[in-house]
Amino acid sequence: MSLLEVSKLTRNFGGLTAVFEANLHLDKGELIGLIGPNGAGKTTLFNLLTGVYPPSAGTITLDIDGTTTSLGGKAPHRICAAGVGRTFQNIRLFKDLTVLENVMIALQQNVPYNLFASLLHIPPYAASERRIREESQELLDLMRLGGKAKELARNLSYGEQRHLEIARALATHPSLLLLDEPAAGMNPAETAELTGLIAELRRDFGLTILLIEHDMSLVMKICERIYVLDHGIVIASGTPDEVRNNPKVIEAYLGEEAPSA
Ligand SMILES: Nc1ncnc2c1ncn2[C@@H]1O[C@H](COP(=O)(O)OP(=O)(O)OP(=O)(O)O)[C@@H](O)[C@H]1O
Repeated sequence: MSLLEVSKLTRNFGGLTAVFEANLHLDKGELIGLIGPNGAGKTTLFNLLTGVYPPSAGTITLDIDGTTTSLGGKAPHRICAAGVGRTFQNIRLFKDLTVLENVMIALQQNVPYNLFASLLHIPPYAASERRIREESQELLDLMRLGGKAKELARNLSYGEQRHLEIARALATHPSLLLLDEPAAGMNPAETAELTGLIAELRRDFGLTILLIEHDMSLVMKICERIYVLDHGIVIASGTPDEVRNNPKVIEAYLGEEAPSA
């Protein structure tokens, strides 16, 4: 069975169908792109996968090493605990906390928390806080933010804030990582660095990654397969070459940036 199996997934908002009978699957370790013109339903699909909205119809099944979970309609924290981490199109950080604290908070959500132990600073709490601090620093090092741990998140550049978002998502120990426009607002050099980093994360953590991205150079370079959404419908899927030469995809993108990079 695939790590993620989405079948006939549909979401209506009043009279508008944002996603209609979408089928997709991700095998363990794959790096898959989700593209489509503005308003195609990409973020809605992520929101369905992560419990922000319940599906109107269809199923979402996660299989991690033989443990199968039906995700459709579950609360976001339960989906996160099941192994799905994500970043957001609009960066969501605690801007007035430090970079390190931002990651520590995400990590803390995974650690059994004992209020009395924490207030009294008794050893088990101190040890767990030390572990959290160390792992947070490691995640920052990985995301090339090691030297910025003590900065306030608001003082990071836009590109650095996107790296911090990924560090926070990794702190939830996901098996499946959903990245919503990770390169948005980045310059070409930053995008190239991020492209390498995403490939590295997948390799080093054995992660399965689904990414939404408008930057075709990134998508075409690192994704093994790509799904194309248009008006809520999966109109094509395949390798980057198959997708970029698909007439339906070319037509969907007429008037937009063509997926040619
Ligand atoms: N909460 C909501 N209520 C009503 N309509 C919504 C809601 N969320 C999304 N939509 C609509 O669903 C459609 C798909 O939107 P969505 O944001 O998923 O597209 P997208 O492919 O992510 O677009 P973009 O590339 O511009 O971010 C749009 O018509 C949008 O207006």
